[in-house]
Amino acid sequence: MDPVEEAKKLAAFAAVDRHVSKEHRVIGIGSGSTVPFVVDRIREQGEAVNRGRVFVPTGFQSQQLIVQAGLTLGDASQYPKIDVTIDGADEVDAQLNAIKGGGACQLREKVLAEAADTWIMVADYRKNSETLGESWKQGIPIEVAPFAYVAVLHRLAQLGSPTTAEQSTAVGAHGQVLTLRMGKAKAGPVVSDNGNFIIDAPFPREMMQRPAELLTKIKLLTGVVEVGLFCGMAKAAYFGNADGSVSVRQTDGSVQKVQ
Ligand SMILES: O=C[C@H](O)[C@H](O)[C@H](O)COP(=O)(O)O
Repeated sequence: MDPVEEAKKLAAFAAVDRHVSKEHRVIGIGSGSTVPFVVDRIREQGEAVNRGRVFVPTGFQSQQLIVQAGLTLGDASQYPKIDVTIDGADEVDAQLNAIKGGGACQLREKVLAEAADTWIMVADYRKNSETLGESWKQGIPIEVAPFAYVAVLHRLAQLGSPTTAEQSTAVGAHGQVLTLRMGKAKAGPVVSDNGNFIIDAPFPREMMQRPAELLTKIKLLTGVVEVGLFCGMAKAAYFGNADGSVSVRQTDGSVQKVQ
């Protein structure tokens, strides 16, 4: 197996083994490339354990994973309280703040993170940073109501006062280029599972060092539906390493190596 894939698998398996117990009945399944390994490990807990469980997805991808694994699908509207949610991340900082939404799932992901008694992130070593924005350069994914996207681009640029603003991009005072995320095998913008657009907005390092403050400012912009900054939510983050170990980062900043 490719070393990065192996690292994702190690992180996912370690997180499931430590946080998904037999007693858990309602389980949130996140999005991204590490999450299939989460579902594999949960499936390995056996049919008898999984028969009595319901799995709530954060989007189309995880819904498919749940169905394909033969697990019981639930909806966030039926299960406002979740025992544990395990999710991927685009980047995690030393305080367990995270950038999420590289796959445009941040709205449902945040709903499931807030609903969960325990919210855990899993990723490979490339996502483990000191400060957000160190490795994830494309910016903070921001879900916006389609009719408001140009206004939001302007407002985001103004969070550092703009020099120019066009229809699908804007340049902020710090020179950062904010863009409307475009489809790859589709003409036009990416449309989220909720029918909204995504803006990717990079911010300078000094602002990324205070992610909770930045989150509040962005969230208050009219037209913003959800921001791909998850601050102070995770109980732990599991990172698979290239050497076959797993680093577990806790809320107090401590890091433990397992395996
Ligand atoms: O919107 C997508 C989610 O936030 C994912 O958890 C995140 O983008 C990580 O995805 P991947 O593991 O594919 O890099």
